[in-house]
Parts: sequence; structure tokens; C-alpha cells
Amino acid sequence: MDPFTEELPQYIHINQNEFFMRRQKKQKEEDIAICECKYDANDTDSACGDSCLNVLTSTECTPGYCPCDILCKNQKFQKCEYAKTKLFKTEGRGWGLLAGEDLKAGQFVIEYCGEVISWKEAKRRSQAYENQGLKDAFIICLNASESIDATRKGSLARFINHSCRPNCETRKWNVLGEIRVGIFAKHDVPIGTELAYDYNFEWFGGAKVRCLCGALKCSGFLGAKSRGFQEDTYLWEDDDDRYSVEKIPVYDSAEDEPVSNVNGRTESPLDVMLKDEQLSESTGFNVQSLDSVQMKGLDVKKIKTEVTDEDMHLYNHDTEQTLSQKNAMISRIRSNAAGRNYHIGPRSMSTKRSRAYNGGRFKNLVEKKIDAKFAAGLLASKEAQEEILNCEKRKDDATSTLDSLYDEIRPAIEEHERDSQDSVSTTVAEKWIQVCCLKLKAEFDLYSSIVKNVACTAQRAPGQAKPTEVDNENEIKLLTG
Ligand SMILES: C[S@@+](CC[C@H](N)C(=O)[O-])C[C@H]1O[C@@H](n2cnc3c(N)ncnc32)[C@H](O)[C@@H]1O
Repeated sequence: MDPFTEELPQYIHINQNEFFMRRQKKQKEEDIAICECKYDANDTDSACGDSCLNVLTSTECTPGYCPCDILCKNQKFQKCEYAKTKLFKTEGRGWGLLAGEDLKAGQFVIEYCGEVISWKEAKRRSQAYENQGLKDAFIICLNASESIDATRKGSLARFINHSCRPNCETRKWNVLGEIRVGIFAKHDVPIGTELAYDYNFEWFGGAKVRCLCGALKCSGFLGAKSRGFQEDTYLWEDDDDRYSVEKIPVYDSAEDEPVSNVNGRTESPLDVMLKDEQLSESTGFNVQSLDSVQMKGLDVKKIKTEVTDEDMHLYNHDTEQTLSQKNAMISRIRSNAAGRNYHIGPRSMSTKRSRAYNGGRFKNLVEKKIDAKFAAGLLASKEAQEEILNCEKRKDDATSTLDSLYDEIRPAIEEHERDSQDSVSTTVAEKWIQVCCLKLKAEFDLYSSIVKNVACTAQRAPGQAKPTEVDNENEIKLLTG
């Protein structure tokens, strides 16, 4: 299919969130934050610029209450003061959004608008969309209990793709008492550069997609770090021609080494840029112009690139010969569990994994339990037996410490799983890591003690051993001569 003639997917364009399950909040007078800015004609920053108390707390000024009145610059969401952007068709990643003007670091680009729905409804819808075969995911987390779904209704932000090395990020702002999500430039972004942010752990539900961002440290799949990814039940190859992108390089394996172009410079798919004059007519959110936007000016062969040292190992998607050798098919992963954030929890992964990856492409990492008592029972030396049993006790203690720590910090973890913008606090994470390490060390000590003693100390005479609840899997092959 010609990427430039493919029609835009149907959706209703909105630039205000719509509330599906509840009414929009009305800001109470006592909740209105009033800043202390005073307009000074000689200081452009004075009317609610970067030093405004409200700006510093990511809160927009309320019209009628701001001391700077109509000069207030801190009502960007309310006034839809978006940067100029332009839709274009990517190769392999559906539609994307380009910067239609030079963006400054920290600049508000556009609001991520859609239907505000409950977290439960988001789960239900994402499953329904997946069942309908919808290829793209448009639901992001808003807060612990709500999400924004831009699938049917949304702003142009819905077209911003993911990158593992993004030039934009999402930020939450308090606007008239409601939390809203904006896309902001992480650093200066030149006109014509594709905008991208790290979906990170924000995406949940639906199919998981092979990431084609081209970044050196690309995580491989959208949501690869999420619990959803790790609990995925199976991999399947997808010959959907939207994603059959022979020309898109994909980091897949060691043989996919980065390739430099003739100048020794390398490019990322996300460094696609338009010539300035081709963007001159772009508007911030003009969906009508989309037909004409069929990237009439986009000359993929004459791509300008923004190349930094770090980019030197990125793929060159101009190199036809190299590209044709790359993947013709993009694997997609389906997930039963919503691909929410990472998971901290005792033991759940090993059991899930054994089910999840059996027969799949991943190695089956099922843990085989070793019966320490049985191993100790094989040994003639009392000291050796005691050493193994002590180690086992230390391992059991470490396991129960980990379990009770999990119960203790469960609320923080569960909160984090639903609200990806707020991380689990460092103290919780540190405590968790420390106890996990202790448990791993205790396990290691136990297994090394078994190996050492079974291999190096005298064994009971045959027939003397009294194995406890032995099964074939637990049987240890003794290294006796
Ligand atoms: C919010 S939509 C972005 C707009 C989308 N490209 C479109 O055409 O409507 C997210 C979807 O875009 C695709 N996508 C975004 N970033 C991608 C990436 N780095 N690699 C592969 N696919 C990507 C995935 O299908 C994802 O579910």
C-alpha cells in the first residue's frame, strides 16, 4: 500500500477532554490558586512566565483570578496554545506527528485529549479494541483511577509515536481543578522532526508491538518493561501489511548491527525532517488539511538528520540493500494482562512464565525446586548435613521476609501500577531490591552448599539414604566415582 495515499483512520477531533463516566469538575473558589505575578512591560516573563508560582506547581491560572488578567501566559491548555505540528505517514509505525516549527526545550506542544474513562472501563475497552483487531493503542493513564482514551475521539496528540530516545515527554497539569496531560518538548526540537515520547509504562491493554523507534537502546517492544509484556502469553507473527515494513530496520539480534551511511553518519527513523518551506502552511490542529498533508513535501531520500554522537550507532534507513535484508515481518505480542507498569511481587513471575513461554520463542525459565533435606539425607557427614539445612533455613527466612515486605509495600506498588507517572518511592524500591538480593544470596548459598557437599563429601552407603518426598525431578545425580 502506498503510504502517502493511505487514508487517515476515522476519529472525531476534539481539543477538550470529554467525560464519559462522570461530570467535569467545577473548580471551587477556595481551591483556586492565585499567583503573585505582576505584569511588567519590560519583562516578558513577568505575566506568569517560568517564575510564576502556579507554573512552578504545574497549575494553570484561573481566568478572572490571575493578577495579570488577559496578559496571563499560564493558560495554555485552556486556550489550546499548541505548537504547530503536522501529520505524516511513517514507514511501519502508522501515522506520526512532526514539529511544524522549531520547539524550545520545555515548550508545551499539545494536549493529549480524549475521553476520560475509569480505569475499569479502560481495561474493558482495551480488550474490546483488541478483539476488534485494532492495531494501535490510544489509551493512557491519567491518574490512579482514570485514563484517557483517544481511540474514537482525540486531539492530534493521539498520533505521536513512541521512541525509546524521545524528544518529548508527557506532563500532568492541574487545569481548573482537573488533571490534564500535555506533551512537552524535552529539548530543543528542530522543525520537521518527528515528535515522540516514551510510552514507557503508560500504555496498557491491547496488543504489544515491535518497537521501530531505531534508538540504540531500544527496548525492542512497546511496553517491553511492563508487567504486561512479561506476562504475555504468546508471540505471533503478524503479516498485517501495515506492519510489513521491509524498509524499516529493527534491532532484533546480534546480527542486526548498526550500519553507517557513506558519510559515516547514521540516522534514526525518528530523525525524519521536512524542508522548512514545506511546513510553512502547517497549523497546530487542522485536521481538514490532512489530505493535502499526504506528505507532498516529504522527501524521504533527502532526509536531513539531527545526528549526535550518541546517534552514531543508529540505523541508516536509506541503505536499501541493508534494509531489504532486515525483517520483512513485525512480530506482535498479544497480552491478556494489561501492559501496565512493572511488577514487584513474590514468586508470581516464575509460575506465570512457565505457562507463558512454554513452546514460545523465549527460553523456559521454570525454576526446578531442589529438596535440600533430601540432598542432606544423602550425606554421611553430620556437619555437611547441618550446613545444607542451615542454608535452607536462611533461604526460607529470606523468602518469608520478602513475602511480608511485599504485603507491607503492596499499596505503594499497586498505586504505582495504576499511575505510571508517579514512581514507587526510592525508599520502597531500595528496600525491595535489598531484600530480593538477600533472598537470591541465600538461594545461591544453599545451592552451592548442596553442590559442594554432594560433590566433595562422603555419601551414605546405598540403601541408607532416606529421601523425603522425593520425585524424579528432585533426584540429584551424585558425582561419585
Ligand atoms: C498513539 S498511537 C500513535 C499513532 C499511530 N501511529 C497511528 O497511526 O494512529 C500508538 C500506536 O502507534 C504504533 N507505534 C507507535 N510508536 C511505535 C514504535 N516506536 N514502533 C512501532 N509502532 C509504533 C503502535 O501501533 C501503537 O500502538
